[in-house]
Amino acid sequence: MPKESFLQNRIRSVGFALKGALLLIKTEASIKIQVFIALVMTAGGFYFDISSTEWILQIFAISLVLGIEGLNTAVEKLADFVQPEFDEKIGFIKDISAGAVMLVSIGASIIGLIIYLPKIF
Ligand SMILES: Nc1ncnc2c1ncn2[C@@H]1O[C@H](COP(=O)(O)OP(=O)(O)OP(=O)(O)O)[C@@H](O)[C@H]1O
Repeated sequence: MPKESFLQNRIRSVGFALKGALLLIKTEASIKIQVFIALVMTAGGFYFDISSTEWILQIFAISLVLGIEGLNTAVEKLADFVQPEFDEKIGFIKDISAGAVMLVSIGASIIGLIIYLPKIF
C-alpha cells in the first residue's frame, strides 16, 4: 500500500474528528443540552449586540464546555468498556471527569452572567 502524504493523513484525521463531533451531538443527551444552551447564548449575543470582546469570551466559554464534555463522554465510554461491572476506582475516575465539566460550566455561567446581567437589568 502506498504511503499517505502528510496532507492526506491530516485530511483523514480531520474527517475522523468531524465524525466524532457529529456522533457526540447525535448520541449524547448532555451534549445536546449544551449545544442547545450554546445556540441560545449565540442568539442572545446577536439580540443584545454584544461587543467583540464579549463574543470572544462567550465563544471561548462555549467551546471549552463542549470540548471538556466531549472528553468526559470519552472517559465514561472507555471506563464502561474497560470495566462494565461496579468498581470503586471507575466510580472515582468518572466522578473526577464529571467534576471537570462542572468546573468549566461554573466558569462559563459566570461569564454569561457578567455579559448579560447588566444588559437585562
Ligand atoms: N462502573 C461503575 N462503578 C462505580 N461507579 C460507577 C460506575 N459507573 C458509574 N458510576 C457512578 O455513577 C456516576 C454516573 O456515571 P455514568 O457513567 O452513568 O455518567 P453520567 O454522568 O450519568 O453520564 P451520561 O448520562 O452522559 O451517560 C459516576 O460519576 C460514578 O459515581
